[in-house]
Amino acid sequence: MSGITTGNNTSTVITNIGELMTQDLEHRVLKDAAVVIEGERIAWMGSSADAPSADEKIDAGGRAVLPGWVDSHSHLVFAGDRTAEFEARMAGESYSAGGIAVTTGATRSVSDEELTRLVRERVAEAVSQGTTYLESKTGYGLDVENEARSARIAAAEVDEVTYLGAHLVPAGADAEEYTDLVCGPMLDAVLPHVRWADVFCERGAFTEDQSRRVLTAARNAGLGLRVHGNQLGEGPGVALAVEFAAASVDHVNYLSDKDVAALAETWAGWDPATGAGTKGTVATCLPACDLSTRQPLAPGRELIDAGVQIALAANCNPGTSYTSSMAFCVTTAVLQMHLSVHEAVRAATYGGALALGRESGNDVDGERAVGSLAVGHRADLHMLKAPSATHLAYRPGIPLTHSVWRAGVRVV
Ligand SMILES: N=CN[C@@H](CCC(=O)O)C(=O)O
Ligand SMILES: [Zn+2]
Repeated sequence: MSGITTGNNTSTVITNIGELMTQDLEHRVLKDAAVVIEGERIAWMGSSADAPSADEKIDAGGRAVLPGWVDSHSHLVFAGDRTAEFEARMAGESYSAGGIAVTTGATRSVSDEELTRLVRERVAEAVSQGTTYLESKTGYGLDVENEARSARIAAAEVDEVTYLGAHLVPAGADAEEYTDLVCGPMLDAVLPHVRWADVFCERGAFTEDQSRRVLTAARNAGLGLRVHGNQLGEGPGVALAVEFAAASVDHVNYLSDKDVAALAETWAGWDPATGAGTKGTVATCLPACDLSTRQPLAPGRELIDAGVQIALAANCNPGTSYTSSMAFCVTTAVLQMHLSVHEAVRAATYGGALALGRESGNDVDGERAVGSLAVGHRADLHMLKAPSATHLAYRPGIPLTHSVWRAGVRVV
């Protein structure tokens, strides 16, 4: 993320933490706790009474501390907004993929500098609410030049970039020819900037066959895979994500019993107590989007009960979910999706890290684990203006972020 320096060498001890929700593999919730940050990593965690000294000492005053949010699904590279479409929807219109074209027009019309400024502003908004690790997709360029530009700008501003040339077939284009472009020259142009590829597999967007072509080309290019699936109705998105061993399938509003079973099966060889074994496909639920599009909330409770690992993400974009508030998603997941506070916070931290392959310290770039608090993990901390994480649901709508550390640096 821009404007944040990582890797200082000083140490900080935060004492008198009322509740430290670690979201580590043991699901520890420590009372009267302390954390020591050294450089960009967590160096020590334990009882406040036993805390070692450090260069800087901060008294949390009994407040709760949790991992920074890991927002694994957003579309931040855009210009303009879609207020009129939102108003029409609130008056009874249904959401359809076609609105993406409006944002594509607005996005193409602004300069690189303006687009960068807009993305930076959105990243800052997310960080100010406790987000410390952020993914963004492309997908409002939809030609080679503008998709490459979106990928380049995103790569400079966020932690993870996903290529979403397969977001909508642009007006006037032939769907098969456009899919060829997405799988060929457009993919080549974005490749230096992205780690993931995604496809909007939905009626009005890309068919099963077209989606399969996109996923195959992206996999052959060495990208990790994600799928927008089952947002507007039952369809092939989840099955495709499972077939391609995608890291995540996102939206998942309309699931058949077969879809839930197939997702659960992907996790059968993974041990949640140790994180060992073969990871499956995370189901990423986007409750702010579900409310804004008046879709049924994704069945997060059912998925967890079936053994599926889920993530919660804000899906910030101008069409379906114009918010970067992970706290709002957690609140909704508890109040409306029947997750416990611990489960909802886990899905918005550890779950997002799982969906992005950043839950382990042994990742390809050698970065430290994000989304959970343990010695050696990246010091991404979110202190609340509250004594426990329960207040996120108990006090809906109240801005509860007190302070935020990202990679050991205090950013809020
Ligand atoms: N569903 C597809 N893509 C976005 C919305 C895009 C738009 O309408 O601008 C989403 O994740 O909700
Ligand atoms: Zn999306």
